Amino acid sequence: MDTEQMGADLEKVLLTQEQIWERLDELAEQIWADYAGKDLLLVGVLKGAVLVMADLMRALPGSVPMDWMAISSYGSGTKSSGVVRILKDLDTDITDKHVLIVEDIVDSGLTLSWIKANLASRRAASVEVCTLLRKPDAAKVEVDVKYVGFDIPNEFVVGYGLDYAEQYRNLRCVGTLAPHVYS
Ligand SMILES: O=P(O)(O)OC[C@H]1O[C@H](OP(=O)(O)OP(=O)(O)O)[C@H](O)[C@@H]1O
Ligand code: HPA
Ligand SMILES: [Mg+2]
Repeated sequence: MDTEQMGADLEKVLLTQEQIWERLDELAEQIWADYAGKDLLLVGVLKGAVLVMADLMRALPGSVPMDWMAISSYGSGTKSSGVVRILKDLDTDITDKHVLIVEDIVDSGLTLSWIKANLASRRAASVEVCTLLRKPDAAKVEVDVKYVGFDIPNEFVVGYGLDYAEQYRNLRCVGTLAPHVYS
């Protein structure tokens, strides 16, 4: 699928690359101030958070380590199964570390509530969350999220790391897909 086809499959653009970068710059500034003097570790959730991590960490005005977890809950569909499997665990011991989970989206909240509980049980000093997107109307469980880029409507979105059947992650914007894509 070429870039032109990806663009043609979009129904509407919710967020442009510029809007995303501008918001990540603001969040980075806030995060840097909040964690001043603390042992911060960024923990990305594969694969969707790859682009948020890359841009958020480059917006931070100093060095910060990162680690990754891979967790599967969606498979190739558009609805959460609620099933969480660890596909790749952290390389780092997070005891006494201030962990900031970096996510692309909080939808039902099931994935994040599971990850937060899992990381907190490892005796981290703190576990907070930064997500680019959140769907308030889709929440099945309440999860406390400290840093939110944008609250969006309860629609399936793709781009900027978010996939539909593993496609569209490399779209630079965030948008919804046209009906013909699903049929
Ligand atoms: O709030 P929830 O309803 O749990 O949904 C959010 C999660 O779903 C997506 O991951 P997915 O399982 O699709 O994996 P991916 O990042 O590899 O696409 C997304 O990246 C979040 O991790
Ligand atoms: O809206 C979404 N799009 C893509 N992946 C997702 N994972 C949870 N919600 C979404
Ligand atoms: Mg996915």
